[in-house]
Amino acid sequence: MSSLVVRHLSLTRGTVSLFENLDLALQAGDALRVTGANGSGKSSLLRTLAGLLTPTTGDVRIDGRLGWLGHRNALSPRRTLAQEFAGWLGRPPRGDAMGVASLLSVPIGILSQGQQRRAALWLLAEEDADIWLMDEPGAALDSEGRARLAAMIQNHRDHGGIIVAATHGETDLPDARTLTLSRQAGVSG
Ligand SMILES: Nc1ncnc2c1ncn2[C@@H]1O[C@H](COP(=O)(O)OP(=O)(O)OP(=O)(O)O)[C@@H](O)[C@H]1O
Repeated sequence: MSSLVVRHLSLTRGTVSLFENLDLALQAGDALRVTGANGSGKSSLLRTLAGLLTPTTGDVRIDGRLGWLGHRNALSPRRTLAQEFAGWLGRPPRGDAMGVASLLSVPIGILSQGQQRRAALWLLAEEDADIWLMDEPGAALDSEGRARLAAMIQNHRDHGGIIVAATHGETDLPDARTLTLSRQAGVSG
């Protein structure tokens, strides 16, 4: 069973305290929506959970494998999606979670922003990760893409996965808890 537990987590960047003494406990199937204004610290929190930033206080305990979807897609523009799958997973995709299987042989650099976002989400769906840390997962997606994203997230949760998604509200996360960052963070729901 995967879990993500955060205790007394604080982060200061530069001279600004983004969050202080944050406590969280997410178990299999849970989802957390992280909201807040531009610059409030959503990406910084995700990066701290991923171990990419060192917190000022507190700790993050992860049981399970992390999957990361950053603000940027981290796909190589000169490679095709098929090459990207071979490079990251060592195998072709098994499904078509985001509806872009017809684009496997196209160089990623000539795909549209929405197609690239779909491709990055598809790679995440195909990875064997338990805890998805997602920064603006719905960015650049059309309504069909957002519906696919919602189904992908629900499927992950139904199989015991955990979701932490920074979002301005465009991502459908039913029954998720909400953490609103305002430099004085608190969890509701
Ligand atoms: N390397 C850094 N050093 C100091 N401050 C930083 C650094 N990187 C980011 N910040 C600051 O941390 C704050 C939070 O940034 P962050 O990217 O986490 O916000 P966000 O809530 O994800 O914003 P957005 O909604 O615009 O994506 C911002 O004020 C930003 O300028």
